[in-house]
Amino acid sequence: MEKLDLSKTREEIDKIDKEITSLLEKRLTIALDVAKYKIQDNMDVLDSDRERQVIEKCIGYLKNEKYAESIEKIYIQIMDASKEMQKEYIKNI
Ligand SMILES: O=C(O)C(=O)C[C@]1(C(=O)O)C=C[C@@H](O)C=C1
Repeated sequence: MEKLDLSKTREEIDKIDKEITSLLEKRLTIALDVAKYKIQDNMDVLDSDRERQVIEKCIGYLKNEKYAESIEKIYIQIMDASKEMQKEYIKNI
């Protein structure tokens, strides 16, 4: 097997992390907009059906099914953070 260059490989991870962070920042900003709708319409922060749909959709985007479990775990964390932020926002208005 060809020897991997660790620092080059980490540079690739760093670039991907930059993109992921920028997209997560956008996602969190939009989740705040969703919180505003939820206040208006007196809805719960948690929407379990929607969370299941998000996870299933994202698993469907995968080219390689072996990452399905990891994607599910990652999205559970992302949506937990999203809910925490929405609750904090609602608490402080
Ligand atoms: O779609 C919503 O209702 C949201 O508040 C967004 C979101 C998400 O982060 O994707 C967060 C909390 C809900 O439980 C479901 C999904």
